[in-house]
Amino acid sequence: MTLEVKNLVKNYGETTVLHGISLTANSGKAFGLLGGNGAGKTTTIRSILGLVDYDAGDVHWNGIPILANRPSIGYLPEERGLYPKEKVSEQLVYFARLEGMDRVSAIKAMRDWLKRLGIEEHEHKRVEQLSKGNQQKVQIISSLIHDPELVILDEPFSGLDPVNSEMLASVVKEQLSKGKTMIFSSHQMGHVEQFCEEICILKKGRMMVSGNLMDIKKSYGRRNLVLRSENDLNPHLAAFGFNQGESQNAHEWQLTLEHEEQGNELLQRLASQGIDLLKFEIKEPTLHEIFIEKVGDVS
Ligand SMILES: Nc1ncnc2c1ncn2[C@@H]1O[C@H](COP(=O)(O)OP(=O)(O)OP(=O)(O)O)[C@@H](O)[C@H]1O
Repeated sequence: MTLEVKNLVKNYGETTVLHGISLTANSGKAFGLLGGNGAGKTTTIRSILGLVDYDAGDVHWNGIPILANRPSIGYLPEERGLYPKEKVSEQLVYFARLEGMDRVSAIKAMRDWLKRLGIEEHEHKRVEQLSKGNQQKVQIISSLIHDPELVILDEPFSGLDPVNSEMLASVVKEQLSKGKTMIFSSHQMGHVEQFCEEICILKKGRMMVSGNLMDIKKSYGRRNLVLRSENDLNPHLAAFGFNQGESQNAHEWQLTLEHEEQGNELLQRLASQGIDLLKFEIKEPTLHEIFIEKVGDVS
């Protein structure tokens, strides 16, 4: 079960909004499609779904053009699409039936999902009577109820509190363990790091970074140093060439190293001066830091 997007180009009039986007998403894996506002994530997703006519490139499912070999798809769009006046139950069964489920299976799946997400008491309410977070859960159910092979989730965590985010995280992991192929678009890097082995960061329709997340991080080197000490490290750090403005608070300092060895040199120097350290940790950059470096701060 592989989704392969090759050199996708999309123009709106004179403006090119996708400049050759390529990605491969495999069964049981989530592919993280990242980028700031207007980067081209939704246009890429809509091209995969066949909702946008792209100007060049290919979208293949298991090696065959996706329009000729269409998998069942579960799509959670960024702009949510529920009917506010309709009952939760009617709407979910309707979506499931559209995807080819028979009525009995659709009702069973709808009840199982409502229970799974802890909103079974809302089955007979109109969507507009639900809180925003619970509406979001109904929308998530509508994209998964028919057990699709390809799952495309655009900002699935928006509007969910921490408890419900955890619940959705377990649903996402369960979907992946069932072998689903998943495209996951989000601004929330923590979630992307939790689920996605492969990522691509877009900026103005161009791929700034793409590949295996761990390889990408390794390529940046382990350059974040965190120190904790009850001593005042500022004079020692300044003597070593770090400016004092980098201290975080009275007892913890976060520094950016020029190279990994610089951390060990600093450690030896502090030890030779009798400075006790409560913490010395050299870390790879977070995805958030890589994102900011490539795209700029969008939070
Ligand atoms: N129908 C359209 N006509 C003209 N330009 C469009 C159209 N749809 C999208 N665009 C442009 O394409 C570019 C990419 O938009 P897209 O919605 O794919 O970005 P995005 O990464 O999903 O952004 P966001 O995170 O804000 O949703 C933007 O410059 C946008 O203005």
